[in-house]
Order: sequence, then C-alpha cells, then structure tokens
Amino acid sequence: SSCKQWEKYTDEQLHKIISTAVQNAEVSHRSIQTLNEYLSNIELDESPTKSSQWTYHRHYAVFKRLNHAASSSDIETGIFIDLASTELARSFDASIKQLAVCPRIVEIWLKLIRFRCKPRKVICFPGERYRRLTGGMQQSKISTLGDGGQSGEEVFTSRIPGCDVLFFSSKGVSIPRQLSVNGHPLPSARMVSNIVHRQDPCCPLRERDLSLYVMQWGQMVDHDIVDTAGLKGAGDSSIMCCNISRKILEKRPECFPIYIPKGDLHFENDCMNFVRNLPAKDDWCRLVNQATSFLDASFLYGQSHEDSKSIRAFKRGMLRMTPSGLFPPPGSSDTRSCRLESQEHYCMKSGDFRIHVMPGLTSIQVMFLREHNRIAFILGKLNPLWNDEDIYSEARKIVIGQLQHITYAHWLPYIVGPDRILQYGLKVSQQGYANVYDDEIDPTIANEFAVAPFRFAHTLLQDTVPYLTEKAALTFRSEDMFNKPTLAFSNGGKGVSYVGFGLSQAPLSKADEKVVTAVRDNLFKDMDGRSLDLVSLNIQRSRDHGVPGYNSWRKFCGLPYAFHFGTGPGGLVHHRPKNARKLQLVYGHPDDIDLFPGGLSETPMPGGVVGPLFSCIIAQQFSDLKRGDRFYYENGFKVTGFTPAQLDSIKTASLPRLMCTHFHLNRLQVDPFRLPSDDNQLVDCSIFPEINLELWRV
Ligand code: HEM
Ligand SMILES: [Ca+2]
Repeated sequence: SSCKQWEKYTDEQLHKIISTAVQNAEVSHRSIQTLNEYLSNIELDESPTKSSQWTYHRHYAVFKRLNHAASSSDIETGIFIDLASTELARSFDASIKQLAVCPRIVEIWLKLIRFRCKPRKVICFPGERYRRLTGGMQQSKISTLGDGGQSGEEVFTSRIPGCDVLFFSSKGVSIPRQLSVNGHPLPSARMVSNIVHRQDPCCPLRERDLSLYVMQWGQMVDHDIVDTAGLKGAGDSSIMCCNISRKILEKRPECFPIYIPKGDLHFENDCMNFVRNLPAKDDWCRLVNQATSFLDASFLYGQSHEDSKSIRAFKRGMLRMTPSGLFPPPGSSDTRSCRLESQEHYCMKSGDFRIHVMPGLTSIQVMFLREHNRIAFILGKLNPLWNDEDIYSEARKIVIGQLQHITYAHWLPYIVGPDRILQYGLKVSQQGYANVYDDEIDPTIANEFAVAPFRFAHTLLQDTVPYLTEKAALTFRSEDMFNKPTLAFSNGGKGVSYVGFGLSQAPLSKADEKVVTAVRDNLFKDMDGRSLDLVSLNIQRSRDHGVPGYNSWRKFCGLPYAFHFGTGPGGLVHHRPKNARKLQLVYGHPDDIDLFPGGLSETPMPGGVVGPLFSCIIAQQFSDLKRGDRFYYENGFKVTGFTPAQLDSIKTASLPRLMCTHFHLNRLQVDPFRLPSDDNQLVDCSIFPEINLELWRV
C-alpha cells in the first residue's frame, strides 16, 4: 500500500535511482577510507603499533579488538552495504522499513547488491558428534531487534531477506537513536549517567548475602556469548572523535562522541570518545558478533580453528598450559594486549582476548583451563586407545556441560529470580533428560540483550579487587587493575586462587541503579588521568545500535507502559519514587528513557538482582540459548548427548567443586555465590562431589 507512491516510476527510473544510491555509497566509502588513512598517517588516530604508552584509548582498543575471523574485506563490505542502505533511504525519502515491502524496489536492490553479501547460512552437521568451534553455523550474529529509530515506535524483529539494512529508523538506516519524542536531542549519555547512576564513593551498599562471584560468573558468560566489534581506522588504529574540527567530525560517520555537560564532577573536557560498532556483511541486517552465541566455553576454546591451533597442545587432549597452571603466551610474543609490570610476565592466550580486563576474569578462565586438562588427563588414562582428538572433544563436551549446568541451575536464578525461571521454562531438574531442542528457535543474541540488560552486572562491581591469601586479606583498587595480569602471576601462579577465593568472600555491590566510580569515572584510567565512563558507553551503545527506549521494551515484555513519571497506575510502576524522579529530572518524556537507565533503576525481582524488564529480556535470551542449541547438555540425542548416567553425574557439578579443586582450597562455603553464613557454612571440600569420570570408560 505504501509502495503506491513509487508506482508512477518505470523500472528504468527505479533502477536509475537505486544504482545512483549505490554509486554514491561507493564514493563516500572511498572518501572515508582516504580520510582514515590520512588521519592515521598524521597520527591523530592512535595506531596500536606506534603507541607504546598505555593510553585509555589503548585499553579500550584491547578490550574491543577485531578478531582475525573478521577479514578486512568483509568489514569493508559491511560498511559499504550500510552506507548504501542509508543512501537508498535518502533517495526515496523513506525508511528502509517502507522500502523493504515494495517488491519492485527490493528486486532491483538485491540485483545490485546481493553479490556482495554473505548470506547467513545456518548449517547443521547432524552426523557430527561434537559441536563445532564456530558454533555449528557459519558465524553467529547479533540479530537486530527493534526499529531503533525513534522512541515509542513499534518493536519488531528484523528478518528481511536481502542485505539491505542494519538498523531501522524512520528516515535512514543505521542512524542512531538521537531524538526525543519532542524532536529535541536526547539528553547526553553522560548527563543521564551523572543524574541516574552516580554512586557516592563513600559507601556502596552490598547486595543481600551474595558474593562478587555472581558478578564474575556473569562477565565470563557474557564474554562467551557476546563480543561486538567496533569500527577501526586505517591500520587498525583507534578512531578519534574528540578534539577534531567540526568539519572533520562531520566526515567521520564512525564517530558518535558523547557530550560531557559543563560542571561535570570528574571530566574536564566536553567530549568522550565513542566509535560506532561494526555492521555485518550478511543479508540479515545484523551486527557482527565475534563470539559464538551458544554457551559453549568459547572463551576457553576459541571461535575458530586458527584460534584453536594456538590453544590446544595436541597431546592427549590437553590445552596448552604452563607448569604453574596458567595460559601460556601465544606462539609469537605479544606484549601489546596487556600491561606488563615484570620481565617474567606475559599476555596470556585464551579463547577470548578480553581475558586480562580484570583479575577476577583471568582467574575464572584459568579455573576452566585447569578443569579441561584435569578431565583430559583422566579420560586419557581411562581410555588408552583414544587419540588426542577423541580426548579433547569429550573433555570439551564435559566442560561445556558443567558450564551450562552451573549457569542454568545455580547462577541464573540469582539473576532473574525464581519466578522468571519457572515462567520461561528454565528450571533444571535434578536428574534426567530435558528434550527441549526446537530447530525453529533462533539462538543468536538479540541486539537489545547485549546493549543493556546483560550489562546489568556493571552495577554489581566493587571499587576494589579482594585478594585473600592463607595469611593476609589484601585489596587492590579496581581502577589500577585494568588489563594487568600482575595478580594472576603473583605468588608463583597462586594469584589466581587468591583472587578467585577473594571473589567468594567479598560482598556484591548492591543491585541498584548506582555504579561505582572505578568504572563510572575511572574506566581505563591512564597515566595522564584520562578515562571513560562505562555507563555512558552503555547508554550510547544502545543508541548506536538503534535500540528503542525503555517503554517500547516494556510493551514487548507485556509490562505496563509508562505514560508519566509518577509511580502510580499508568506510570513507572516498577520504580521507587526516588528513581522515577531521577529519570524525570533527565528525560523530557517517558518514551525517551533509554533501556539501560530505565531497566537498571527498576526494583529487582524477588530473589533476583534485575527488575521485571531486564529479567524478561535475559530469561528470553537464555530460553533461546537452551532451546535453540542442539548440543544443550540436557538433550538426550543418541549421538551428541550424554548417556543418562553421565548426565546425572554432570548434574552434580558445582562451583565449589571447581574452586576447591583448582584453587587448592581445603574449605569453602556450600554456595560460593553467597557469602559464608549460618546457613551457608564453610565446610570441608571433600563433601563436594566429583563428576564420576568412570562413566566415560568405553
Ligand atoms: C570487571 C569489570 C568490567 C569491565 C572493566 C567492563 C567493561 C566493559 C566495556 C569497556 C564494555 C564495552 C562498552 C562499549 O563500548 O559498548 C563492556 C561491555 C559489556 N559488558 Fe562489561 N565490564 C565489566 C564487567 C562486566 C560484567 C560483570 C558483566 C556481566 C554480565 C558485563 C557485561 C557486559 C556486556 C554484556 C557487554 C557488551 C559486550 C559486547 O557488546 O561485546 N561486564 N564492558
Ligand atoms: Ca560462545
């Protein structure tokens, strides 16, 4: 119906308009590349090879690195398609959403652009016994859910065939969410961060009796399933969006800097660097996710065969590990991806390059490394005829089974609360199969999940890293520890144990809307005292991804819409008055509220740490990851599943068992996700059952 307005055009005229749009995109693509080369040559953009200083840009670049699976030609094509879609929308003065339902336009568009796309092929290998490193698909992608344009608009799943769009908005494509419903610009992300998320440094509150391990498990899971890539300048340099002239800024579509309002209590200049994320080169209008979306310990095993080559030992199923039980250095020396403070230290090579961002993350990844090798060693003994590949694959399957079990059975209930667990069919039975696989379910990561709800744990962070040795209880400032492996190497490799044990003995920061200064003011602080605000990045990222605001997602989840800022009927019914007032202070209209601040400031679900909205989006994603994963550990498929006895044994796996074994502890509380107490007592480690690997003897 809306296509009527273009009916008057002949095929030739349409072809002319569309091919002109494609040509214009080619021209602007080339000029962007030229500008990037120039800015990299004059060293305005920071090159990763030239700068030896640990600037905050370098910290950020290490955290948001492109992995080698994303080839530069794919990246350029993704960018080109994105530009072309924008041109297309502009030429017709329409949204892509409108154009995409017009068969004549779509046909010509596909003819001109299809050959550049990499169609998203979902390939299953039904005969294969083990899941592939790459996730069993060509590449998993972040799906773009949400029209992204203006707040209050309809939320929908983008499933339009043809490599046409990345984000939808009312007038263009790939245009970030920028305007309020009244047509004014949305408030600056830093302003929102200051008003809604500021934590008084004096006294962060603790969250019930939960321990910091809840936070750390979350970051590990996050890194297993999400790794979006950012745009880069020439030669992989960091793009600078601040301290450049207006004219240059206008020529850099990669830039979406955050304005810092006057009088900020921390930042002195008025601009925080922010570079947009990378579009995928496929015909499903998606963003690149460099991680396999399945919960498959990809942070340990890597996402490609190339990765795997430097991770595996290719001997008796083992992964490469140093005598002190740490990840080894990569094949060729790498002194760039972490901050080295000693000649003996090095940057470790694991399946995910974000491993050094915090000591707790390094510790938990090392725990899984050791568990793999423990299992491989025993399997090899039990089955002398198995070769390296057999042992590696079976050990990997057992490790992933444990990871999934602890995540679904023990961790997730603390996050979303028991009600959501039941409601979304996420309960794990004590024993037996749950045959839940459904090949209609899309197991990729939803856009909205990655930009806000699953960043919930940023509020659980503390300003300090606890370090508990047999003799002393030390703490380090979180902001001094970013990208530094020092603690992991300390005490002859025992550091990971001290950090890991420390996480289980320290309280979780309260699950409220407030975020500690270590990441809200001092993220990636460098020698010159320059830093970033993680909360601002979160808010800006959801705008960058075109994710609609809080209210749209409330509707999506079947929760009441807020028409006003009060907390009574028709208002922000899941907010306390104090939080509703903070939102009112910064936003002009309830439809303007961004997803992160709106969701994080809701009152948590009973027994959970996130409110009704985030728990809905998180539970939905974990349901998709359970039902859309053929290899989900509770499935009883003949070739790929565990035997009934093996599964029941996997279901005895627990965090305290893993910690006791790999952090060399004698005593630990029954549930290390909670602090020790009368009903969570420190007990002898021998009470935590071991998986019965005898069941794997063939
Ligand atoms: C230990 C301290 C942590 C630091 C320093 C940190 C830092 C960061 C940074 C710099 C980003 C990218 C921001 C952007 O530009 O969009 C990010 C993204 C993210 N963080 Fe954290 N984070 C931490 C802990 C956590 C935890 C505990 C979780 C737990 C759930 C988490 C979940 C996420 C998620 C889901 C993303 C999006 C990832 C992506 O899109 O690739 N983070 N974090
Ligand atoms: Ca994964």
